[in-house]
Amino acid sequence: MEIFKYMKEYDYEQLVFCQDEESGLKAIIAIHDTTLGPALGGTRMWTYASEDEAIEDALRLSKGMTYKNAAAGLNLGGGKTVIIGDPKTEKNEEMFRAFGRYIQGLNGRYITAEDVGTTVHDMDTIHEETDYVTGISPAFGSSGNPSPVTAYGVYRGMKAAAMEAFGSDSLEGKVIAVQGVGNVAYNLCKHLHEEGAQLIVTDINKEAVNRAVENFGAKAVETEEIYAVDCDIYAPCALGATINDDTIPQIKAKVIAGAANNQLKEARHGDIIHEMGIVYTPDYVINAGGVINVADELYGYNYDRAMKRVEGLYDTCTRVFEIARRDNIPTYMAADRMAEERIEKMRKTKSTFIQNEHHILSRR
Ligand SMILES: NC(=O)c1ccc[n+]([C@@H]2O[C@H](COP(=O)([O-])OP(=O)(O)OC[C@H]3O[C@@H](n4cnc5c(N)ncnc54)[C@H](O)[C@@H]3O)[C@@H](O)[C@H]2O)c1
Ligand SMILES: CC(C)C[C@H](N)C(=O)O
Repeated sequence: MEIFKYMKEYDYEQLVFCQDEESGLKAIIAIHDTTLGPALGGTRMWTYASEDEAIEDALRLSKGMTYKNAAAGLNLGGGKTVIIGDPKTEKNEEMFRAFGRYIQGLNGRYITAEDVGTTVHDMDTIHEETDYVTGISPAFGSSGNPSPVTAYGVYRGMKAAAMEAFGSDSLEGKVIAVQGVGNVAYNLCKHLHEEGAQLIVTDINKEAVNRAVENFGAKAVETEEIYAVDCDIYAPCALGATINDDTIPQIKAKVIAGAANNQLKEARHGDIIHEMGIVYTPDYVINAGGVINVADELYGYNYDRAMKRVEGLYDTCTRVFEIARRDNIPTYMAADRMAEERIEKMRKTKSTFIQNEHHILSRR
C-alpha cells in the first residue's frame, strides 16, 4: 500500500503506529481532520488478514468520523484506532495501558472511545494512563457504553426515513430486517418491538439471534437470506460493505437504515440504490448517537442534554433527504455535502490570524 499517496488523496493529517512487544500491542491511530476540533473516534479490535487491511480500515473509519462528527454538529474532528488482534483471546491489561500512553502522547489531538471489539472495561484501563478517553464507567461521571444511545439515534433516523419513504413515521406493522443483533441492534430491536414493528433477524452468533427471537418475537433467517426477505426496511447493523453488487439485486426494502459504519461497498452503490428509489439513510448520519453521547463528556456528562441532541438525529436525517431532493443527488452525497460545507466554512474562519501570545513579541 502506498500510504502517503492514499493520505494525500483524502487529505489525512496523521497516522501513528503503536507497538509494544511485551503486551502484543499493534495499534494504528489515524487522524483524518482536526479542522473542527480534536479528533474523536473509537478503537476497534479485529483480526485483520494483513497489516495493509488494518491500515486501510483505520484510514477509512477515521475519515468517516470526520464526516460523522461534522454532520452531527459536533466541534470535533475525525480519528479512529484499530488494534490488530482477536478481541476474544488476545486482550490484556498491559496492552490497553500501553495504548493509553500512546494516546496521552498525542496530547489531546485524539480522543478515543469504544468500537467493535472493545468495551467499557477496556476504556477504563486506557483511562489509567490518559484522560483522552470517553465511554468509561459511569462511576467516573462518564457516559458508559454508547451502544444503547447509538440504537436510539438509529431508531430516530429510521423514523425520519419512514416519513420520507411512506409518508408516515410510524413503524407500527412495518417489517424490518435486522442484520447483526449485537450491542446496538439488540437495543434497536427493543425500540422497534415496542412500537409494534415485525422483526426479521440474522446473526452469525446464534445466542444473539435467540435473544431477539425470545424477547421480541423476531423471526430468524440464515445470514445470507437477510437481503432477500420481504420487508419494508433493511437495517444493516453488523459490519460494513453489505450494500454491494451481490446484495443490491436481492433487496426488496424501500428503506435502508442501520447502525453499521461504511455500509456502501463503493460510492457507486449509493447511486444504484438511489436510482432504484430506495431511501438510504447515510450510515454516519444515522449512527452518530454514540459519538454525540460520548462527546457530551467534554462538557461534564449530562444524560438529558445528550439524549435531546440524539433525538435531533430525526431532523438531521430529514435535512439530508431535503438536500438530496433539492439538488437531485443521492442521499450519501447530500450528507457529504452537508458535512463538507460545515468543515469548509470553519476552515476559512480559522484562517483568520488570532494572537495566541505564543511568541515573545506579545510579552515585551
Ligand atoms: N456501538 C456503537 O455505539 C456504534 C456506534 C456507531 C456505529 N456502530 C457500528 O454499528 C455496527 C454494530 O456495532 P455493535 O457495537 O453493535 O457491534 P457488535 O459486535 O456488538 O454487533 C455486531 C453483530 O454483528 C454480528 N455479525 C458479524 N458479522 C455478521 C454477518 N456477516 N452476518 C450477520 N451478523 C454478523 C456479530 O455476531 C454481532 O452480534 C458496527 O458496524 C459498528 O461500527 C456502533
Ligand atoms: C465514539 C464512538 C462511540 C464511536 C463509535 N464506535 C462510532 O463509530 O461512531
